[in-house]
Amino acid sequence: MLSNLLNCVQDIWQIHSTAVLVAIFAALIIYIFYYRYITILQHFDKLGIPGPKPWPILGNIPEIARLGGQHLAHMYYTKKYGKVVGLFYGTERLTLVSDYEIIKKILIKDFHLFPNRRLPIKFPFDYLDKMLAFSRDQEWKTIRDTITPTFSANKLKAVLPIVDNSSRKLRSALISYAQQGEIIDARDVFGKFTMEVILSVAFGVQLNTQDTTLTNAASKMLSGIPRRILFTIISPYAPKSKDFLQLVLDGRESGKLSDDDIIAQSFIFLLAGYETTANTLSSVCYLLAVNPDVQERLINEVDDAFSGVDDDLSYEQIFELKYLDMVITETLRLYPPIPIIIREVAQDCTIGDYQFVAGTSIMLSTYALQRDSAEWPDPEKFIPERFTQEEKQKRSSMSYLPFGAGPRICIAMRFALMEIKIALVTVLRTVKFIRVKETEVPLQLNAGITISPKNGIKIGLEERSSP
Ligand code: HEM
Repeated sequence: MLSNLLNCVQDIWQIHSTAVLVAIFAALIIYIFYYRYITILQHFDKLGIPGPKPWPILGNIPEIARLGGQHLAHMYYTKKYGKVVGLFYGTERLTLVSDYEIIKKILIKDFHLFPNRRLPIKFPFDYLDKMLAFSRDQEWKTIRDTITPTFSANKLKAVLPIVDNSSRKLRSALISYAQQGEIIDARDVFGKFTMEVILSVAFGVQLNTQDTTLTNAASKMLSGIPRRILFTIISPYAPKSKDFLQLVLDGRESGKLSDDDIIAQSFIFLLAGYETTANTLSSVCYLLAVNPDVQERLINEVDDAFSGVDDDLSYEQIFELKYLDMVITETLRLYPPIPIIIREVAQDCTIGDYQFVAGTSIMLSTYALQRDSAEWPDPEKFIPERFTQEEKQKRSSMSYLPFGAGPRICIAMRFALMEIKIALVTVLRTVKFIRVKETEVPLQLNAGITISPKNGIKIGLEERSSP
């Protein structure tokens, strides 16, 4: 019986061997496709987590694009499906969470279950995986512990004059634009400023803010400079100056960081330090231009602060300016430069009523959280008074996360705030931002990993008569 069967298979094989091979191959492909792209689509149904119906391979991407980008899609999905929503970005499974208790557990209390960000793409150079933002587990901890002292209050005070120097150049440029009656693209002007600051603070490289050629050259550094060249560029500067890079290089001497680690941190400082801060500064100026009463009050605070001071404000005096802080905080609520926070689930776990599966991601939509009308009445309105001490205490700290929270919070938060505050204080002593007919109201946004104005930010300038 068995030998008959074997004979039969042998006959078929001799006659139709190619056809059989093709059939087996096709069955395998269909099985892999089905397993990889179709069964995965039931992931959230199995966990009882609601969400929009995904397409194979594309997931919810077509609908997210149709809704106007992920920032708007997240608001829509949260409203429609609730505080825990299952989404597919292609084949990536992401749970969108906006429940404050669960968020607190993910970011802070149960950090050990969610210690990493999941990298959606593979970087072209392996050493870039070592960037603080994308490094993982113990490697991340070693780098973070080594770099953290770089951003202490004392180190920030030491680099304050560098930021101050660039702010003065920025002010001169703005005065000349005002005198010529030029409409500026704020994103462009502040982009040059923050590029200059990060290059001089992080690497000791001296540039001139408004020198487009040099700034473009520096921008090119961001787009894939080979590792040896970058290291050759930064090394000669670092040992001479007490800039951020020197502190990172100290980590190499103590054996904690390798050359690859150091190059990777140089990249992340540039990537994270340039666009986020430039976008925040241009958003503040836009909001001041379209809210002249707020601008007037802020200018009064700045003038008062300078009235009893001979030269510049100290680090402490800058951080004491309360209304300035409220204006920036409210700007970051409306326009958080990084609109999403991502964490990878390290092991299967249950938080509250929800199960999270290892290898999938959790996504917190800062943009949607910070425009939730249940927490923020009139969420589209720019109201700095939401951030008086008294008002802040009424809200959950998880409702406002422009810098993230917990052990992976933005490492440079105080540096970024210092830079933004110094630039604004310096500039507002001599110019005002004005809404002109080219100013887009409301502002259209592009939202990917960062949020930026779709069509730039066009505003006018007016020289102040008596600073
Ligand atoms: C207004 C300006 C900035 C904003 C709004 C911002 C926001 C953020 C956010 C939301 C995160 C993720 C936090 C989390 O996952 O919990 C982050 C991480 C990070 N930021 Fe910033 N950032 C700003 C400026 C900067 C600057 C100037 C630098 C560097 C000089 C920087 C370096 C980093 C790094 C290295 C990380 C990764 C930290 C880690 O994984 O341990 N950021 N930032």
